[in-house]
Amino acid sequence: MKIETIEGLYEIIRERKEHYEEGSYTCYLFEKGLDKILKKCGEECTEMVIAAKNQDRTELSNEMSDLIYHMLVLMVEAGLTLDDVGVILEERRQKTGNLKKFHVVDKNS
Ligand SMILES: N=c1c2ncn([C@@H]3O[C@H](COP(=O)(O)OP(=O)(O)OP(=O)(O)O)[C@@H](O)[C@H]3O)c2ncn1[C@@H]1O[C@H](COP(=O)(O)O)[C@@H](O)[C@H]1O
Repeated sequence: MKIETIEGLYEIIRERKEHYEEGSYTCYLFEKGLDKILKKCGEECTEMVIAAKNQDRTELSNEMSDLIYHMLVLMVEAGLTLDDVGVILEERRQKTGNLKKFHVVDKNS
């Protein structure tokens, strides 16, 4: 996935938040509000999990795309920029060997 694809989609979504566009699904989500956006994020996440469980690569790619789109809508609704998340990912990229920080390793498992 190219970063420009994400940036371009985020930009379109941000524009939809500022300017109403007839027939726009994104505008429909913003009009419905936060609860609707969160519901869609939950739905798409669940559909992604089911697609992965069913080992359906095409469906998994589709559901991941749906989830990414709805996450970007949530980011715009919440006032987050791509950089807000990017900075955290970049900080984490500098750190390797994170296993012990987050998990107590059970030698029996
Ligand atoms: N990437 C997406 C995208 N991914 C998923 N979806 C929509 O998300 C919905 C998910 O399908 P569902 O069956 O779960 O939902 P639904 O029954 O259609 O609608 P709900 O009433 O459940 O919300 C579909 O209507 C898809 O069209 C998207 N809608 C828009 N975009 C992009 O957003 C940009 C702006 O689109 P508009 O706002 O429509 O102009 C465009 O460049 C599009 O590429």
